[in-house]
Amino acid sequence: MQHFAILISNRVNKKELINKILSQRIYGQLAVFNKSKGILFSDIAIADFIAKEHRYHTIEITTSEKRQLNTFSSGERRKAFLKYCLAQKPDYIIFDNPFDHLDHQSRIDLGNQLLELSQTISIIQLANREENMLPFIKEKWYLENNNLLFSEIKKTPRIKRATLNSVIPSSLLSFNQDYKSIVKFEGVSVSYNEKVIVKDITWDVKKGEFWQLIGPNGSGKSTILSLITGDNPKAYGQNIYIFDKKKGTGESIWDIKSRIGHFSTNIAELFKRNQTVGQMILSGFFDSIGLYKEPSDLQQHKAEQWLEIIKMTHLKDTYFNRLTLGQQRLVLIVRALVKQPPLLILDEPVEGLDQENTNLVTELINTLLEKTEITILYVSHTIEKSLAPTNIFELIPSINGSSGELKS
Ligand SMILES: Nc1ncnc2c1ncn2[C@@H]1O[C@H](COP(=O)(O)OP(=O)(O)OP(=O)(O)O)[C@@H](O)[C@H]1O
Repeated sequence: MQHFAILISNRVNKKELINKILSQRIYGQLAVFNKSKGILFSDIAIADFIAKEHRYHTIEITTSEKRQLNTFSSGERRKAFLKYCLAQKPDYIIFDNPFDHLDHQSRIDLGNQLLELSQTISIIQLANREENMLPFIKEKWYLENNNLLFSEIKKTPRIKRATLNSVIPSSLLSFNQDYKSIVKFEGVSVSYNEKVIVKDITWDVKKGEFWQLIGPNGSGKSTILSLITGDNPKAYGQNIYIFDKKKGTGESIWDIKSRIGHFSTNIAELFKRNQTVGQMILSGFFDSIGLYKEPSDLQQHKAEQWLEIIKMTHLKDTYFNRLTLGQQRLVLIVRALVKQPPLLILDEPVEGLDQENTNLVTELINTLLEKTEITILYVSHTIEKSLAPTNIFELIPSINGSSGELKS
């Protein structure tokens, strides 16, 4: 069995690379797969299944619970999708960042499962971070750009330290910053189909705090976030206060959204229209995914300043859909930031990013915390060394639903 692990920078058009491999048109070291049947395990493949299920109202991937894939947590989706991939009996599987979205134990389990699998199926692993490369794969390559020239990894490729291109632009909008609490939950519970997901959650987030929300796959992190962002009707009738206002007491969902910047990897899935990078960033001022209103000159200027910060000025007029996945994520993070909201929610912001862009994002977060009064909720199974959340809220699953605890 031949296996390859490829460390890949966000500059590489991964979609094209994957298409070339799967359509048996790849050259170089991977040409050995040109006569074999392969399958892709990745966020993109999962998103395609979700889109198909949505379009045709079907269930494409059957699990013991007969429901559509988008109702599963990101970790659960990955586990269900891997079963589906194996059932296709391919000669090889391309694992694109297989450990993304998985909690600590699931990462260990998947590592063991892949080791066992490597006895019978060839594995091509694409990894954005060197520490995620599968240790049992001996052939390790590095791909820096689209020329498809793989170089052997002899020593760790040098990653540039992130330095922001310029200072954080001043905010265009002024928000009333005198909130007693940014988010307050008192005894909040959520169930789906009689299954309790989170139980009796009490949580108080104050202005300027930097919280990390943790918990294993399926423990209810995204559910909690959806209660805050207004995307979950189960918030009503509960003691949830956002910017000191109780949910369901007359505020419009748009009023809340205007004060929240939200990044989640699912947002790109919702974006269908062909719009440019510049338009995508500007849409952050209007809380829409994609631009449907005429931006002011000042807003355009701010968007340009932000593009400069992420070193993407040259891509302003490029279609968003043409960007690499890593570049798309960076643009969506900036879309969440552009209006400099009092509350910024970052749901797994560095998943799929290479080390260089991860450094850029952590540098951005630290600068925002230092220079502004922003409150940040950061969801991730791991925390970057360069980030220092002031508080951690942990969801601890049990059969009665997850409870929430402050972790010191
Ligand atoms: N619409 C729904 N119908 C039924 N169950 C749902 C629905 N939405 C979420 N769930 C279930 O609620 C649980 C919590 O999901 P959630 O996405 O909040 O978890 P999470 O902590 O964010 O997980 P992950 O780390 O994997 O992203 C999961 O078991 C999920 O399957």
